[in-house]
Amino acid sequence: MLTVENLTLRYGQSQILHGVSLTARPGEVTCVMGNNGMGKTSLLKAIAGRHPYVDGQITLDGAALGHLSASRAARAGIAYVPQGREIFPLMSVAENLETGFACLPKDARKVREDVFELFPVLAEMRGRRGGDLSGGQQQQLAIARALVTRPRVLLLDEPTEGIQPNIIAQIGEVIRRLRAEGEMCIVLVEQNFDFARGLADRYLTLRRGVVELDAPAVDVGAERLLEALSL
Ligand SMILES: Nc1ncnc2c1ncn2[C@@H]1O[C@H](COP(=O)(O)OP(=O)(O)OP(=O)(O)O)[C@@H](O)[C@H]1O
Repeated sequence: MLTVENLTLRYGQSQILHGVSLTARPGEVTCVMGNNGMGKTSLLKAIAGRHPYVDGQITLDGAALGHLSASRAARAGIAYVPQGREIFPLMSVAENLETGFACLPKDARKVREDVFELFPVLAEMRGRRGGDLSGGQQQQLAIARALVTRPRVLLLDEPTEGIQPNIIAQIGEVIRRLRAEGEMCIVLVEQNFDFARGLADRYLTLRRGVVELDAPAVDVGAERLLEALSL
């Protein structure tokens, strides 16, 4: 289980997160929602070791992680799929996937076939350049790259942004399959209301860096969620 307690984060003088706490359990999708600029990406970056936090604690399966660098967070089992995908356009699909396991020891560096089972299109396009893929395929590549280490925590930042509906459906199916395996804590930042509602086991909403709502999805109707997301 991933827990974040009382996290405070700043960019220079601006305080962005004000004591944010979150719990993400294995086999569940914890959906982080909020309008633009409320601090969702900053929260994921802090968990992934991409931006330092000032105060608070991040714990994975009871062990405090401390202030980790991005590579140490990856080694600890935290995988991050950034908003905007950040795949390498001039590298092949296979090479892009290989960048995902740079944090692992040499003998563990192999892309397992189950990644291609989740994303058959990537198997077909293994030798193609990342930049030749459609936006939706690049998003699938970014998720697959995060999965090559078999992480314990998967952080997804707006995976449906700018993606066509049939690929959104495929990404939803992959998240459901990963959840059904019951081992991964999935934290999904999402502004696509229907996609989030179809997947969330738990909601955490942010308003200007403060938690507005933190509850199991079964206890949160659409109206309550919309109210928590209103400006
Ligand atoms: N590198 C940075 N330097 C300074 N301010 C930043 C930086 N990154 C983000 N911010 C500011 O921090 C606040 C929270 O941004 P963040 O990206 O975490 O929000 P978000 O909820 O993910 O928004 P969005 O949905 O637009 O991605 C915003 O006011 C943003 O302008």
